[in-house]
Amino acid sequence: MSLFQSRWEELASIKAELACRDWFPGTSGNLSIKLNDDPTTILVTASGKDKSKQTTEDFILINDSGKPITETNAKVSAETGLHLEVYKRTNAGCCLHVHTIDNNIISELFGDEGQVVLRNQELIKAFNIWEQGAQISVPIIENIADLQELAINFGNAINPQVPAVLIRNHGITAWGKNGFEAKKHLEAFEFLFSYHVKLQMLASAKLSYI
Ligand SMILES: CSCCC(=O)C(=O)COP(=O)(O)O
Ligand SMILES: [Zn+2]
Repeated sequence: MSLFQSRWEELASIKAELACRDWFPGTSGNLSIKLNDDPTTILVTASGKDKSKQTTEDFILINDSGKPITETNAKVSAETGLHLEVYKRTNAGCCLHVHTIDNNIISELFGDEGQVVLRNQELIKAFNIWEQGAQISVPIIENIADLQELAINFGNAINPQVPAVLIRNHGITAWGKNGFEAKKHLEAFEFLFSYHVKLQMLASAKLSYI
């Protein structure tokens, strides 16, 4: 099996698993995986497609400027620039962007602070942080319509020690050195967001009940 075929199947498998969680509402979300460095080649999801479906045109092979390397009628993800910033600034090999209700709520709850600090949770070990009292701070940037400006702001917010950036009322982009690690990180962030949202809801329900 060629590297192209193997990376295609790896990304298709991750996409199918994330789709099972209904993490691609309304054609939202985009995924990418790196094939080579020097020159950089990346598979990225085609724009505007229903990512819960599996087709032979789901991904496009691009260079490090985001331009297709092979003939295609499909358009590259509108948010390819975010993925390119991750590959430029980190050692990521795979990058996953999803819009979930939990990540959108967290981004709004903490958006004014510009970050959300996650602590006191065993799952923080998914980021290879094992010390007592471990915590991880996820940057949050404002969502803007100009995607080139969004990519610049996104790139400037990247902390190589933290494999994600939240875009307020939009979604999360998480990454890892390979598909396995990127998916592990994304799942851990979404678990921590969901935990926090539910805890806040229960705490305020309890208060109003007393
Ligand atoms: C309806 S979602 C709006 C675009 C977006 O935020 C997204 O994640 C999907 O864009 P793409 O071009 O990758 O389909
Ligand atoms: Zn998006």
